[in-house]
Amino acid sequence: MKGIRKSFGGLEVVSGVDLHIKDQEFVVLVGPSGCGKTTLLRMIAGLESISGGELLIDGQVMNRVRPDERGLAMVFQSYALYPHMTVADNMSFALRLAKVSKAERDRKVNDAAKILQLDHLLQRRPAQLSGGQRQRVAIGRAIVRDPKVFLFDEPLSNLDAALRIQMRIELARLHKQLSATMIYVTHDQVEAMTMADRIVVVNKGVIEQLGTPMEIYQNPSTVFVAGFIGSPKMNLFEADTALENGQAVAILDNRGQRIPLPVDPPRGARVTLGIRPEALNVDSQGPLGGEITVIEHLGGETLTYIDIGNGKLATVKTGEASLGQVGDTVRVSFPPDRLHVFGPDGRALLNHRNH
Ligand SMILES: Nc1ncnc2c1ncn2[C@@H]1O[C@H](COP(=O)(O)OP(=O)(O)OP(=O)(O)O)[C@@H](O)[C@H]1O
Repeated sequence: MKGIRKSFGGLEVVSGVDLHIKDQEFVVLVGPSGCGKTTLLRMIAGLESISGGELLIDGQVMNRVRPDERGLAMVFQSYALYPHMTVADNMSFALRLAKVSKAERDRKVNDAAKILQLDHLLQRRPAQLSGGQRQRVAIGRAIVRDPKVFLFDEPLSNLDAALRIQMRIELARLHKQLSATMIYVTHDQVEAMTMADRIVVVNKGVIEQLGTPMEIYQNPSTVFVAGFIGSPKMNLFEADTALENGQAVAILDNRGQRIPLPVDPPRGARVTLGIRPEALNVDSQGPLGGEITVIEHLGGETLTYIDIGNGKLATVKTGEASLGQVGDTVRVSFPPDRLHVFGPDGRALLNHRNH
């Protein structure tokens, strides 16, 4: 995609997207509702016209090529299966339209059914299938067409939590097995983290950050990405800054606690500090402290919420054991390299001392 834009009437919803997706890559477009990710996918598919810029597949400009001539297959959130047809007929329908011989159709449907473990369901109709099985039929319909690229539009959002996890694993396995290029749209950052080779974080019609899941998790380039990727959410605290004895410090709003900064922000700048919940540890000398207000036991992990002043909560994530009891006062600290500092424009400030 080169400078891809999309306007509906006077409203621009995609504002200049540059993105190179490699052959056999699994790329996940993730972002909040209304950010433009579905519109981007639909422009790739040819279901939506492109207002500006160029879309190329294998070096060929595709802007005006018909959807069925782009060599893509799309799997929708709604599955879009034909209710009156059997699973086998649903899967072979596009091949029949393309005048593929019956023998070839049967071979492709059987191969796909084997991969998706649908062999024993080929004669059923969609109404006789579970949600997960229907989703697998929708994927099977894409597989039989041997597309250059698979496009997925929130394919798991109608499934219950357990089935979503199972399908996530199956899709990752399918990606390896088919060595296919896949572009996957979701608002669920866990799906993005677990399945993607690279994540594209979209916000307000532009790419906010692009990288491997761990790159994005460890080095979010903006406050938006920091808050969006990661569960539980990264702790974000606004603070004033000052120079004290030659050391830049952040002064938290609530109790004037001081936190030494690894970067020198512009003089007098207000910054946002970011610390992941798992980076906080109990430390009687720690810079953050207050009363424990809520403890959530999730089994293997525990979330402790500490009121650090003015009702601002710090979330701490630990293993099975909690930090204390509700009502206890605790202090916490964090390794200096786990502190993220974002400037007034929301962009990460670089660590000048290390560069
Ligand atoms: N046909 C249309 N006409 C006018 N505006 C549209 C149209 N389709 C989408 N939009 C607007 O474009 C913006 C982006 O929509 P899009 O569906 O791409 O968002 P999204 O990130 O996929 O959100 P969601 O996760 O809710 O589907 C939204 O503000 C939406 O209201």
